[in-house]
Amino acid sequence: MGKDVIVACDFAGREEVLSFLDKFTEEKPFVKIGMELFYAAGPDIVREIKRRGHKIFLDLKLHDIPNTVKKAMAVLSGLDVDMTNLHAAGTQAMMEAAIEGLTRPDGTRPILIAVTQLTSTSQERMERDILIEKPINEVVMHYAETAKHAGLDGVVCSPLEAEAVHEACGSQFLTVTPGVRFAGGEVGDQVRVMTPEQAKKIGSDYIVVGRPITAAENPVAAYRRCVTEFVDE
Ligand SMILES: O=C(O)c1cc(=O)[nH]c(=O)n1[C@@H]1O[C@H](COP(=O)(O)O)[C@@H](O)[C@H]1O
Repeated sequence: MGKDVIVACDFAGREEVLSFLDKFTEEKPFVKIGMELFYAAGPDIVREIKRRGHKIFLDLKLHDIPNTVKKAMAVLSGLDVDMTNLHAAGTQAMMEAAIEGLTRPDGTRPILIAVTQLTSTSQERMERDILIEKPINEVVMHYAETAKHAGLDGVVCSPLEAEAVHEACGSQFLTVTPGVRFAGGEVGDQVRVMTPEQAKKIGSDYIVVGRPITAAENPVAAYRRCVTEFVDE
């Protein structure tokens, strides 16, 4: 695992996502299934996309009391996804419970990563709306260290923070980075952004790219541009 482009398939339902994936005749992108698609199409869409040969990041961002998260993770572990996530803000105890729930009887489990501060959050909003007054980098780093202590495999963060996370938590600790835009592209609701090329330079392990690919006139070409900028030597 590592150094791949994950396509955020934020679609309204089964038909939409499958017709999008049908465009990829030569490659099998790593697919992220998020809340919109999962709530619309349920666990069957996970199984169906997996059967088509894609790796899957199931992005449901769990955040609840430890027992609830543990039980929910036990259900998700049966879906055979490659990666899933939760909010680090749920605390170390919640993250430890999540690992317990996610681990199958044979000891295997999907990669588990923790969302730190969402890439749509600015310093100003964090201070005003959630009363966290530390510098955002410090907050991300603290969440990353807590996730590491809990035994998680990495974090979701902005590419802007990936280098510091690796310095603090080690190069094996994964940085999965959304908030990726082509140079000059529409930023939309993202705040902490970088290009695929910059994300590669600072050492992100995976970039998560949604609208720059899904809303592109030619999604396959946009995906290949991401791979060229981020993965290829
Ligand atoms: O966990 C995530 O994947 C995630 C965390 C985060 O901090 N920011 C973030 O944008 N995401 C997800 O990454 C994707 C980014 O999509 P685009 O903004 O369209 O490229 C969306 O599916 C978000 O739900």
